[in-house]
This record gives sequence, structure tokens and C-alpha cells, in this order.
Amino acid sequence: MLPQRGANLSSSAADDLRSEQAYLTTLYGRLDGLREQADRRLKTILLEAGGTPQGRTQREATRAHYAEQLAQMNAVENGLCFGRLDFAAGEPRYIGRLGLSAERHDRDPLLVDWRAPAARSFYLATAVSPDGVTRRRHLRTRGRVLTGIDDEMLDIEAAEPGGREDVTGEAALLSALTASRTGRMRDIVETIQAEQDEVIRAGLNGIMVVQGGPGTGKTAVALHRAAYLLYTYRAQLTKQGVLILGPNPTFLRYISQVLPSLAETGVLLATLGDMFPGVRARAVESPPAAAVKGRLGMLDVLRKAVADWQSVPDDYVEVDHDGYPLRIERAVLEDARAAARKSGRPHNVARQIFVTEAIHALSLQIAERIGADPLGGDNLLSEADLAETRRELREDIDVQQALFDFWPVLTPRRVLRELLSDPVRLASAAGDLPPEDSALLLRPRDARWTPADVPLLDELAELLGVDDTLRKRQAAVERREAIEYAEGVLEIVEGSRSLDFEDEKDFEKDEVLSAADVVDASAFVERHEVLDTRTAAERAAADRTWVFGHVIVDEAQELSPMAWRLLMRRCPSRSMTVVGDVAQTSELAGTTGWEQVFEPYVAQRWNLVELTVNYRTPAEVMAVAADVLAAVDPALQPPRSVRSAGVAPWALRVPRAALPAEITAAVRLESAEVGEGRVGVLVPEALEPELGKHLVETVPGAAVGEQPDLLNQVVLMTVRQAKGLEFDAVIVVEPDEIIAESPRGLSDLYVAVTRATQRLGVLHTADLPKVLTALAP
Ligand SMILES: Nc1ncnc2c1ncn2[C@@H]1O[C@H](COP(=O)(O)OP(=O)(O)OP(=O)(O)O)[C@@H](O)[C@H]1O
Repeated sequence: MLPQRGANLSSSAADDLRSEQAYLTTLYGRLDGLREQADRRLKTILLEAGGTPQGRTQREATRAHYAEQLAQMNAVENGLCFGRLDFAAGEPRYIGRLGLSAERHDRDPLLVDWRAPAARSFYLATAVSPDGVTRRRHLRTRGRVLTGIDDEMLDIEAAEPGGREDVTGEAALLSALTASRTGRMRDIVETIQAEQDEVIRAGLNGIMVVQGGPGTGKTAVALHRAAYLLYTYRAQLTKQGVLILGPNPTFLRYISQVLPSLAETGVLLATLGDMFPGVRARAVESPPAAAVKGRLGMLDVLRKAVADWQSVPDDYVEVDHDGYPLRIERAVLEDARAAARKSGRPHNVARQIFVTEAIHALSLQIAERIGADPLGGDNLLSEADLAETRRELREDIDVQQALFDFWPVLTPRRVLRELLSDPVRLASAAGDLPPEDSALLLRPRDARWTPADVPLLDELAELLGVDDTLRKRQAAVERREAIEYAEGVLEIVEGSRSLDFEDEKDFEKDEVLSAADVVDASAFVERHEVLDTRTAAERAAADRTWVFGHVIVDEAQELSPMAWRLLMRRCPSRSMTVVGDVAQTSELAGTTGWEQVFEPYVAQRWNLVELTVNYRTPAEVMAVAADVLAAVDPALQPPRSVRSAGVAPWALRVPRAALPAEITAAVRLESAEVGEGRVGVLVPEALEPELGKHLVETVPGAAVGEQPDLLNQVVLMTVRQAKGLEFDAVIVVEPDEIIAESPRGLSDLYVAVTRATQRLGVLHTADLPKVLTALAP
């Protein structure tokens, strides 16, 4: 029998709770049933072995399918069902993190996935435009227990006085917004707002830019959009994968729980520093140096740097070949180089042409010496002799080495490392780069990679290319060896056939097939080749040339033009969601206008969507932020806060010598105010070491350093590190220094003050900067 779908509209609150709990229990029962079924099937598959290569591939796909189903069902254990819609006519509809079908297929689903079209009214219906919905109900749960119900009546007459038209599910939304932060971002699936829903459910094609002020839910929307796209275009996107690019590893950890809680794991979360396989670029460098690396002017520098490795001798070099000295003249190498360059192929690929041309010229030189007709006739060497001469030259180690010296096989890392650490190479490649810029690039040879190096490495990988012939030759050799090995194995099997069965009296040898009867050596190799069982995201992470089905960029305003080139290469279909705020740009090579970014790639063919409501920062704090924003650019509008916190932001002037101790005191006070919540102390870069050291000495468990753990209750960091994060209480230290530290200092201060979800305080030793005078006592 179908469970009764909840209570009718007139039931009492207690009845409602009871009947909704019963429905929840039914849903969990169904989930458990499906989970057991998937688990059983998975175990059966894991016990199967052998079979044809095709059979094994199919089995692997089925295994992955059940494993994924199980992971999804485990992920939605908390908050499985969070909403219900009642309609003027028909059955109520329950909305959850996952769809659950009824056992009988002719019945309506028990639970509708939040991403399904049938769930959409849950996010869009309003009293003015109810779309047939009479009531939206939010179910609050802890584990499998229902703890509360929030109802919204959606007919105008029944609407509560004072209710707001601009938000849906106001009670549930406010409860989510005022909850203490935990150091990990939560999903917002229960309270997505209409303007956010539009972005989340937009189609897959084209570039959509989501511009929104701080706290408008850009990150939340980007993550939910990834989950929506994977649900709606699953076949396409699980194969190609979805990339989410975030600003730094701390931020990635902060958002890392959101997609798993939505039962989606097939997404690659990465920073720019992760985008070159084999390199984890984490070192910090000066913002001006990063800015130079981010500009398109670097393209010419890199091209020249590669060309500089294609050298020629002043006059000639001499090698020993076949017992005779062989002169390799400058002119021969110049001609070979010109031919290779003319091919337009990447350096490592064009190398084949260089070598072929040079060897050809040298073979003629040798023919001249040994094949000259003493009687003055044509050269005595035949075409076959010449081919043999070329083969000998090719195989001569000394010749190979000489040609290698003039056109070496190069890796991006080597070229970039040498370029940035060798003043002679840098000066030669710098070209039109102003000397002060190229001076910023120079660094020690053993310097660690920085995120701004990654687009340069990627660009060099394109300029250098990979000479596949060697790799293919190597793969063919390996396969030949594997077949030889397989033939050996089959011979052993064949040889041991009589031994295996010799004790069996009634054994009819000819009736038993041995391995060699059913499989030849090459099929044997295929069968034993390891299947690639990695997900698209895992394979993409290891492959520089991977092309993603969709790319989502967060804090996109910080990316440099060189970084955009890298990203566009990963997404030739230009299926992208780009979220950011041009008022928050800190990176000097970042952007302050989206047109500049996309014009070169898609001209006008990109969409701009704006988010206008701030869900994070209360009105009192936003009033302070608005003054800072006006100083960044008077044309920019701050987003509208959805709530006020009832707490006025404060500022306190303290003597410089007392600053560390005053921070500790303020942290203690704010910690007491926010209870379980988080306190963030945002400081100028220059003061971070000193103030961080003092804080960890005086506040046990405070997190500081390059990648502080946000799970700690108190975290001290620079504004740059705090990009995209939030804290219940924020203490901004020395705002005038934050402004002075960078040409984008005002934007940095804007970011700093908008990190607060409840409380904001400012500690300063000099006069308050003009933009914060509203805080003066
Ligand atoms: N519809 C919503 N329901 C509940 N919480 C929401 C909603 N939208 C946003 N939030 C919350 O508001 C806060 C800010 O969201 P988010 O970090 O995505 O904003 P943002 O636009 O990326 O901000 P910033 O530009 O400052 O990084 C988060 O705590 C997020 O969970």
C-alpha cells in the first residue's frame, strides 16, 4: 500500500509532524531497500572474473554504475527530503536531494529530485505567481527525524501580513543565513532563491557570466549549477567532466563538502596552480611579478625564449664520423633551422624536420667526398648508397648529440626555469617588455612554481608540442614485448596441460579446452591490459590536453589574460559558467570589465546575468561596505542585504605597541559573542607574520599561515587568502595599510568588510581611512 502523502491542510501542527515523520520514514525505508539492492548487485559483479575484453568493459561500467548509485544514496542520508508542495488539485509532491521512485512503476515518484523540472515550483512559486501551488512546506530534519515544519501559504489572501515577496521560503532562508558558520560551506538546496535558480538551471551552451556583489551566492550558485548540469546532461558530462576552478586551496577545502552533500562527486575542483599536470604551483610571489606574467605580452617573450634554443654555431662544429672528421657548417644548420621553423610546427615536432634536413645536407657532403668521380662524371653513389649514408649519420651518437645541441628536445619546465633564472636568456627573450618588468621576472633557479607560472608552462607546452613518434615507437616495442611474454605464458600453460590432469582417470584430453585453444597471444595481452577505471575528473587532472564538457570559474575576476588562454584551451566548446565580481578584483592582472575578457574569444556572444541580493552580510555591515565601494568606483552598486543583524559594526583606535594584545582581546570578545561560530581576523600582508605569531601564542587553536585550517574557531589571514570565505565575526586590522599595500587596496578593503555574516569590528592605530569614517565613534 502507498503511504499516505502527508496530512491535509487543516490538520493540527502535531498531526502534521506525525504524518510527515511517517512519510519520511517511508522514504528512508525505500532508500534502504534500493541501497541493499545496489549493494547486492555490486557484490555479485565484484565476484565475477574473466570473460572477453568487451565483457570486462561492460562489467566495469556496471560496477561503476552501482558504486556511484551507492555513493549517491549514502550521500543523501542527511536531508534526504526537505520540502513539499501542495497544489490546488492533485497529490502533494515531496522534494529532496535525490529522486526516489515508488516500488510500483505506475505510481508517482515518492520523492522528486530538486533538479527535476517537477521541483522547480518549489523555488519559483510566489503568492503573486503561485503556478498552481497552494502551499510550500520546508521540512527540518536531524538525521532521519523531523524536527520542524515551516509553511508558506501561496494564495494572496492567505499570505501572512509582513511576508516578503522578494524571497521564497523566508523562515527557512533566515534560519540558514543566521546559523553559525562551521568553516565549511553548506549547500543551499533547500532555499535557492528565484534569481539564483535562473542561473543554476540555464542551458549548457555558451558562456554565462554571473556578476554579483559579495554574498550574493555566486559560489553557491556555481556549485549547484554543476550538480544541475550533471543531472540534466549526465551522459555527456560524465564522459568529459566538469571543472570548477577556485582561487586557492583553502577556498577549495571550504567548498569541498557542497557537491558530495548533493551526491555529486564527478567534478574536478582545482586552482590555477593545479592546471599543469605534475606541477603543484603553490609558492607565493610579488603581485607585480604575477601581473607581468599574466599579461599577453608574455606570449612574445615565450616564443622568443623557445626560438633562442634553436641555435647555430658561429662558424662550424666538427664531429668524428666513421673515422673521419665531419664538419657541420653554420649554413647547413641555418638552412635546416629555417625549414623546420617554416613548417610552423611546435618545436619538438619540428625537430624531425631540422634533423632530416641537416642529415640530408651532411649525406650530400659525405657523398661529395667519397663518391666523387675521379674522371669528373656524376657522383658514383647510388640512391641506395645515399640512403645508407643517411641511416649511418642518423645512428651516429656524435652526430645526434651535435644536432641535439642545436635543436634540443625541450620540456616546458626547463624552458621556463632557464628563462626566469638566466639573465642572458631573459634579456634576449624580453623583446618589447619594459626593463623594469623583466627585472621583476628574474628569480633563483631553484624557486618553487607559482600559480602565475602555470599559464606560461601551458603556453610553452603548446609552443613545444610533443614528438609522438618516439612515444608511439616505445608503445609498439612495449606491446611486442607483452605479446612475446604472453606467448611464453601460453606455452607454459600448454606444456603443463598433461600435468594438471594426469591423475584424473577418465580424463579425455581432447575434450578440454586449454587457454591456448581459446585465446591467442595478442588477445591475451588485451585481456590483461589494465582497464582505465578512473573517473573523467581523475583522468582530466592528469592530462593537460583534456577537454572539459563544462568549465565553471569562481572568483573569475582574478584571472589574468594568460590564465584565460589556458582555460579556453580546456574548453573549446566555450560551455562555461563564469562567476565573479569586478569590484572585488585584487590581482593586478585580473579584470575590471568582462568585455575585455571575452571579446577576444567569442566577441559579443556571451551572456551577463546579475545577482543583486546579498545573503551573507547584514545591512549594518553593508552600509559600511557601500562607502568603500563608492570609493572603488562610484558607478558600482552594492548588493541589497536580505536581513539586518541588529549589531552595529565597531572601530577601536589602539596604540601600535598594543596592537597584538588588542587583537587577542577583541578575538576573545567576538568569540564569546558568536559562541559556536567562527571569527576571522583580516590583516595587511606585511603584518601577518608578527600578528599571526602573537595570536597563536595567546589564543589556543587559532589558525594562521599559508593554508590555515578553517575548521578552527579563530583564523588570522590576509585579505587575499580570505577571498570567497566568510566568518560570523570579522575583525579588520589596520585598514589604511590594507589600502596602501596594493593599487587595488580599496577593493581589498571592500572584500575584507564583506566577509562578515553577523559582526564587524575594525582595529586601527592611525586615523581611520576616509572611507570608514562612518565607523568613527
Ligand atoms: N539561497 C540561499 N539560501 C541559503 N543561503 C544562501 C543562499 N544564497 C547564498 N547563501 C549563503 O550566503 C553566503 C554567501 O554565498 P556565496 O559565498 O556563494 O556568495 P558569493 O557571491 O560567492 O560571495 P563573494 O563574492 O563574497 O565570495 C553563503 O553562506 C551561502 O551559503
